This record gives sequence, structure tokens and C-alpha cells, in this order.
Amino acid sequence: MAASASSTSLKPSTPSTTISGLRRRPLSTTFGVTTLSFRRHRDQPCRFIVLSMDAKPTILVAEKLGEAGVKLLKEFANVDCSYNLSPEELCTKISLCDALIVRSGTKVSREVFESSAGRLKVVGRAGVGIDNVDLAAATEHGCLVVNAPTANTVAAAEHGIALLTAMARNIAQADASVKAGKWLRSKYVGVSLVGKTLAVLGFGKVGSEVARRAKGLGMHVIAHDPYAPADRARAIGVELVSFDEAIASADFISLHMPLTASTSKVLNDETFAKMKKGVRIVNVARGGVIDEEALVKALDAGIVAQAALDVFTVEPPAKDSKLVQHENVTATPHLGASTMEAQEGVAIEIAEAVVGALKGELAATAVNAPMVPAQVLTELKPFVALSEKLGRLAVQLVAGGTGVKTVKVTYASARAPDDLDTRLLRAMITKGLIEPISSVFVNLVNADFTAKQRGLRITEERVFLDGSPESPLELIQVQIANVESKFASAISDSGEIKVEGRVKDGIPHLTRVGSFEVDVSLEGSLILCRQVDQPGMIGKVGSILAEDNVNVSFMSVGRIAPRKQAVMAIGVDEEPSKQALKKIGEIPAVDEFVYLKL
Ligand SMILES: NC(=O)C1=CN([C@@H]2O[C@H](COP(=O)(O)OP(=O)(O)OC[C@H]3O[C@@H](n4cnc5c(N)ncnc54)[C@H](O)[C@@H]3O)[C@@H](O)[C@H]2O)C=CC1
Ligand SMILES: O=C(O)C(=O)COP(=O)(O)O
Repeated sequence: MAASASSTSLKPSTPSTTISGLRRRPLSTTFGVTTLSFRRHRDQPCRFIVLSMDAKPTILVAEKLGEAGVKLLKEFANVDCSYNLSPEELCTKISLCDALIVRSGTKVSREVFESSAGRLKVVGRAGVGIDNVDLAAATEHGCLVVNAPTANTVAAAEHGIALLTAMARNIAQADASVKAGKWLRSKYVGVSLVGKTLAVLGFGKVGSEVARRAKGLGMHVIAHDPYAPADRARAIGVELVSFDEAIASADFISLHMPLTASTSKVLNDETFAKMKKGVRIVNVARGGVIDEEALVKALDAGIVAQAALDVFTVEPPAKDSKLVQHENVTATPHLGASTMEAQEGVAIEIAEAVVGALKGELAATAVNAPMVPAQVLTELKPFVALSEKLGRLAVQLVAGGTGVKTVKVTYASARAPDDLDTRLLRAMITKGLIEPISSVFVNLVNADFTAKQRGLRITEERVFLDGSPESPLELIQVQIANVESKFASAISDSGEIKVEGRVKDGIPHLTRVGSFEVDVSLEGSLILCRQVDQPGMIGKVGSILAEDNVNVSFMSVGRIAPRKQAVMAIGVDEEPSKQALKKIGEIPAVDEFVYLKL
């Protein structure tokens, strides 16, 4: 790489990991693909072209959505509001839809993605919990999933508090008995909340709002959440404790974690046995976090005095459900998010996210794709284009095109290595590497998955290179190992196919092929031609292309030494005819050439 940096001075070596004066920094690896840790900026939207659409898209709204959201959708798309579809009807309809919006009542299963046959680009979950969407299937199908994570937080927290207080004072049971003509004052003596310990399990958005409100009621609040920042808890006056400590010391437990494989049935026979006798439980999270049979047993045994439940493993629960019918259970039909205000907010939040995604913006609420803050994206945009083009060039240089398994990407930057988020770049290199040799559509959502599935291992390395810290990157290099090239000059001294590019005046340029420096803007397509350096070569190739009515946009010659081997890179606006390419190959001084589509 040092040889190519003619206009750039390299910083002096640093210990152990220095090659050619470049500071190398291998990254951690997941999925056979090297990844960077990333900082998530949820409140900052970002734009990124992942989806494009020519005709007006069609959006299926499969559950009741606030009017304001539907209005926003209609300004941009054909909107089909069809509620209560059977799974079969959903699968039939979905093949005609570009986006689907659901709440918690619709299962967006693998069959839905398969039935969409690639047309479904976005699933919008008008709410928080995405346990009803098969995220793995969405990702495999390159379908973006977005949710509306903030607009119903307060509604869910208020419902949690409503259930807590209603349960403590037997409001629902007492109301039913008064309406039945009874006046049972001694039967419905309740318990006080003040001074009692409330354990909040899941100290996220809803959990912390519940905690804040419970503090206002004079409760002692503790919380368990393995991922919650201690300073957030401290700011609200909540102590973060272990799971066992939380459930053992609580008078009341309120559940606010998502339903995942690790939270499924966290309250079960074993954990109920560790609780204080007479504990009271509120669940506005998901039914599946409680083993419902175990809860019925715990209620019967008096371990759990009361439960107030908004959510159930199966919704709606069976009419004769022992849990719902239990006299110490207060039940609501999944009403946590159901306030006028929350539904209006959720509808707008999800409509904006879905429309944005269909327009090619990556919503800040993407669930299965990386999010990048807007200002980072603006900076990276030309490098995103460069990345895809380098990937496309590199793979087209492989003889046969297939068998690409090991790719190394080097990012050289004058900035501190930690400042560079390479996820977009890696995704676009992956897209460039895979799309020319397959029918797979690769985007930011499915890039890592697709690479892994094809056994493509991409390792990344960031190196420090003196240059302008104004720019996030100086150059990107893509190397493919263990393959033969149809253009032998693309093989570097170390035996890999190597292409390297920079961004100049906002335009991606190819600046190195194998050991040869070139400089050609990556627009249109490209002819690479190795020849013996001699006068008149540019003219000869140029006139063959001119005869073929092919416009040359850029030309550059990189050579080892005057009159020795040289590589000519020619940017062309149109695809040359086979005859023109044959004529170029027949020029006596031309040793080899290749035509590459960008
Ligand atoms: N009943 C309703 O209508 C509503 C229900 N919900 C449910 O509430 C859940 C929480 O919503 P938000 O607070 O907005 O989500 P959030 O993502 O802000 O908070 C979830 C918290 O749970 C924590 N968590 C994850 N695994 C855990 C574990 N094993 N033990 C303890 N904590 C764990 C996470 O670290 C996170 O802090 C949603 O996933 C959804 O299922 C949300 C809104 C309305
Ligand atoms: O946002 C959530 O996670 C909820 O549970 C709300 O569900 P809903 O949109 O009311 O079906």
C-alpha cells in the first residue's frame, strides 16, 4: 500500500502491528464477517439508499392504525387496510405488497416472507414488541423491520400503574360485585402500596416510567435488568439488583422485559418458589414471560396473592382459561398501548418510518439493520458508492467469478480508528461482491447473512494513513485471496486480486489494480488493459472505441517504468461491442485486457 500513497506521507511506525508504516487494527469477528462495535443513536434519523421503487408502492395495513398515520401513508402509497386476515389470506395478499404494517395481533411468520416472493421490503410494527415478527426470516429475505418504540411508552407505564393500584384495592372484582347488586365491604379490603417494595423486571423505557410513577406513590423501587445503565437507575432513585434478589425481596413485581428466548417463562415453578409469600404480580410486557400454568399453581398455593395481567401467551386466551377466571386475577385485553394519544403517536411514528424506508431512508427505528446517524452517513456516502464498485470490480476480476471465499478489506484513514463505522461499507462491498455473480438481492439488512450463507469470509482492517482528518477515509482496498484472475495484472505481489480506490471531489476513483497505480473515475464501465508502454497506445484504443461510438470518460496509465509494462484504465459510458473488444485484444502491444461493468 505504501507504494500507492505517492501524494500521502505515512506516519512513523508504531509497535508490533505496523506494516509499511501503517497502524493496523484487526476487528472482532462475528458470522465469519468482521464487525465493528457501533454506537447507536436512536434519536437521529439517517438516510441510506437500500430500497428503490419505481411505481407507487402498496402498503398493507393489517391492524387498526390511527387515522393520522393512515393519512400519511396515503400521501405516498396505495394503502390497503384489511383487518382480521387469516394467515392464508395474509400470505395471499402479501405478494402484492411492498410494505406491511401490523400491531401485536398479526403473526408475521416465515411463510409471509416466503409468500411475498421478494416484493415485501418493509414490515412496520406499530408498537414496541416485535416478538410477533420472524426477524430471522425478515433478515434472510432482505426485508427491513421497523417499529415505533417510543410513542406508547407512557401509555404502557400508565396501564401498569393502573393495574397495580386496581389490583391492590380489588377495583375490578369490587366493581363487578356492586354491579351484581352486592355490597361486600369486608371482602374487598386491599393492601397499601406506600412503603412496599416494587421490583421492576426490565428497566427500559416502560420499566423506568413505571418506576418513576411508583416512587411517586411512596414505594421502594428496585429493578433487575442486565443491560440497564446504572446512572439511569440512580437518577430515578432505583437500585439495580440481581434477578434472585429482586424476586425474593419484592412485595410487588412488575414485568417490562421483551419476550425473547432468554425471557420466555422467567417466572416459573422454580422462580415462584423463591418469592415472598403473598407477592403480587403485574404483567404488561408479554404473556410468554410467565409460565401460566405455574402462575395458576402459585395463585392456588397463595405464593402469589394476586396477579394483574394485560398480556397472555395466547391472545385472546381461552374462554375457560383457569388463569383468567381465577378470582385473584385482574385481566385486561392487551390494552397497554391503547390510549387515544398513544395510538395517534404510534400511527405517525410507524407511518413515517415505513414511508422513509420505502423512499430509501433507513429509519432510526430499524430492528434488523444497523443504524447510522445522519451526519456520519453524509460523510460516508461517497465511500459507500466506492465500496460497492470496488466489490463489483474485484469479483469480476476473478476467473470464473465463483469460488470467492476470503476477502480482506482495508480502510485507511487519517482519523482515530475508533471513529470509523464500517458496517455500511462492508455491506456495500458484500453487495458488490455477490450481486454480479448471483441472483441474490443484497442490502444492508441481509448483507452479513448472505455473506455467511455463501461461506464468504470478509475480514476488515483499519489502518492509519496520514491525510486529511476532514475526510472519514483516505482509501479502501479490497483483496480476494486464493483465486485466479482473468486479468493477471490484478494479482498483487502477495498473490491476491487487489483493487484500491479513493474519493476525489466526491467521486469514487479506482487508484490501484494489482501492483499498478491508475486513476479512473468509477462511473459507467471500465476497460483494463495491460500493454508494453509505448507511444500511440491511448490513440489506438481510443480510436477503436470511437469507431464503435463508445464515449471514453476517463483514461489513465499506470506503469512500472517508462517503456515497461503498463496498465491502462479506460472509463467508458457505453458497453463496447464484442468486435471492438476483440480489436483491442488484437493490438500487438496489448498483453491482456478485461471489460468490467460497474
Ligand atoms: N401491553 C402493551 O400494550 C405493551 C407492551 N409492551 C411490552 O413491553 C416491553 C418493554 O417495552 P419498552 O420498555 O418500550 O422496551 P425497552 O427495550 O425500552 O425495554 C426493555 C428492557 O428489558 C431489558 N431486558 C432484556 N432482557 C432482560 C432480562 N432477561 N431481564 C431483565 N431485563 C431484560 C432490556 O435491557 C431493556 O432495558 C416490550 O418489549 C413489549 O413487549 C410495550 C408497550 C405496550
Ligand atoms: O407496543 C407493544 O409492544 C404492545 O404490546 C402494544 O401492542 P398493540 O400495538 O396494542 O397490539
